[in-house]
Amino acid sequence: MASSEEDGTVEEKENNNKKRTKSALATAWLTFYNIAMTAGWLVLAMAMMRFYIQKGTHKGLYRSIARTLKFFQTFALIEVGHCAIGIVRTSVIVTGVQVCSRIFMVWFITNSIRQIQNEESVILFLVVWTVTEITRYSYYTFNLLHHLPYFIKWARYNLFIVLYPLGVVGELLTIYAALPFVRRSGMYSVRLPNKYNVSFDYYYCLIIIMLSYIPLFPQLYFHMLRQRRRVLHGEVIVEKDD
Ligand SMILES: CCCCCCCCCCCCC/C=C/C(=O)SCCNC(=O)CCNC(=O)[C@H](O)C(C)(C)COP(=O)(O)OP(=O)(O)OC[C@H]1O[C@@H](n2cnc3c(N)ncnc32)[C@H](O)[C@@H]1OP(=O)(O)O
Repeated sequence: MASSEEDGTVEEKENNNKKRTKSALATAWLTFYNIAMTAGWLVLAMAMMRFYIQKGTHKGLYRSIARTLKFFQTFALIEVGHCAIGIVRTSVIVTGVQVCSRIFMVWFITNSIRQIQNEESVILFLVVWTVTEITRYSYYTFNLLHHLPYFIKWARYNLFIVLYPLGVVGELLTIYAALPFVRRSGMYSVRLPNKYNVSFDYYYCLIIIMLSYIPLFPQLYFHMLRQRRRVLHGEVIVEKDD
C-alpha cells in the first residue's frame, strides 16, 4: 500500500517535471520566435522609411522590401503550429485565417502581379501590417518576460480598432486592382479542354475571396474586441473550442 502511494507520488513528480521542462522549452522557443519576428518587422519598417526618405516616392518600395517581407510573413505560418500543439492559447482557425490571408496577399497577389506593386493600397496594407506586427510581437515578448510596459499592452489592444479595417481596405483595393491583369493574362487558371477535364478561373476565385471578407473579417474583429475586453478590462470570456 505504502509502496503504491510512493509510486503514485514519484509518477506525479515525474509528470510535473516533464510538464515544467516542456513549458520552459515552449517559453524559450516563443521568446526567441517573438524577438526574431519583432526584429524582422522593425527591419521592414526601417527599410520602408529609408526608401521613402531617399527616393521621395513609394514607387519601387515593394520591390525593395519584397524578400524580407516574404520571409517574415511566411515564417508566421509557424504560429498556426503553435496553436495546434497548444503552446499558445489561441484558436487554430482564427490564426489560420489571419496568417493564410496574409500569405495569399504576399505570394499570390502582390508578388505575382508586378503591375500592381506600386499601387498606394499596397503601401497602405504594408504600413498597417508593420505597425500591427511590431506592436503584437513586442507585446508577446515582454509578456513572456513578465515586464510588459502598459503602453505596449494598450497599443496591442487598441490600435487594431483602426488598423484592422484599414488593412482590409488596403488588401481589398489591391485585389481589386489585380483583377484586370488576372483576367487578361489568365494566370493560375486552367482552361478546358485538358486531359484532366478540370477548369479553374483565378479571376472568379479572387472575386470569391473578396466576398469571403464579408463573413470572415467581422469574426476576426469581434474576436479581437473580446480579447481587448478580457485583457484591458478583466472580463471573463468563454470561447467555444475549435
Ligand atoms: C487561402 C486564401 C484565404 C483567404 C481568406 C480571406 C479572408 C480574410 C478575411 C479577413 C482578413 C483580415 C485581413 C487583415 C489583415 C491585417 O492584419 S490588417 C492589420 C491589423 N491586424 C491586426 O490587428 C491583427 C489582429 N489579429 C491578431 O492579432 C491575430 O492574428 C489573432 C490570431 C487574431 C490574435 O488572436 P489571439 O492570438 O487569440 O489574441 P492574443 O490576445 O494576441 O493572444 C491570445 C493568447 O495567446 C498568447 N499568444 C498568442 N501568440 C503568442 C506568441 N506568438 N507568443 C506568446 N504568446 C502568444 C497571448 O499572449 C495570449 O495569452 P494569454 O494572455 O495568456 O491569454
